[in-house]
Amino acid sequence: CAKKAKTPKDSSNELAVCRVLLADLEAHQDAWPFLSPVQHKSVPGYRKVIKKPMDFSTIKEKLTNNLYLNLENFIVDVNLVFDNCQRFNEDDSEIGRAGHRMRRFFDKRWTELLQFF
Ligand SMILES: Cn1cc(C(=O)NCCN)ccc1=O
Repeated sequence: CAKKAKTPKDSSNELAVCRVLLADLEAHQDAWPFLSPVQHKSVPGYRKVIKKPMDFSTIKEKLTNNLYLNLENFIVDVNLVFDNCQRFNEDDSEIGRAGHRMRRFFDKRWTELLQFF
C-alpha cells in the first residue's frame, strides 16, 4: 500500500517534541556537565579524543536554526553527547555517572513520547 506522505505538519510536531525533550534534559539535576561545550583548553586531551563534540546548548542552537529535520536527527545529537561522555570519562566518575543517569532519563522520556506518533 502507498506509504503515507510525511506532511510538514508531522515534522513541526516532532520538532515541538524535541523542544520539550531538550527542556527536560536541561532541567535535570545531572545536566551540569552537558549544558555547554566542553572547554577543551581546560580539559587536556578532549579535542584529540572527541572528534564530534556536542552539548545541550549547541543542540538548542541547532533546533532554533531549524537544523533538525525530524526527531531522529535530534536524537542522534543527544546520543552523541552521551557517547562522547562515556568515551572520555570513567564510568566510576562524577561526570561518567551523570552521563549514564542522563542517558537513562532521556531514553525513558522519548520512548514515553514515542507512543503519540
Ligand atoms: C561532558 N564533560 C564535561 C566536562 C566539564 O568539565 N564540564 C564543565 C562542567 N562545569 C569535562 C569532560 C566531559 O566529558
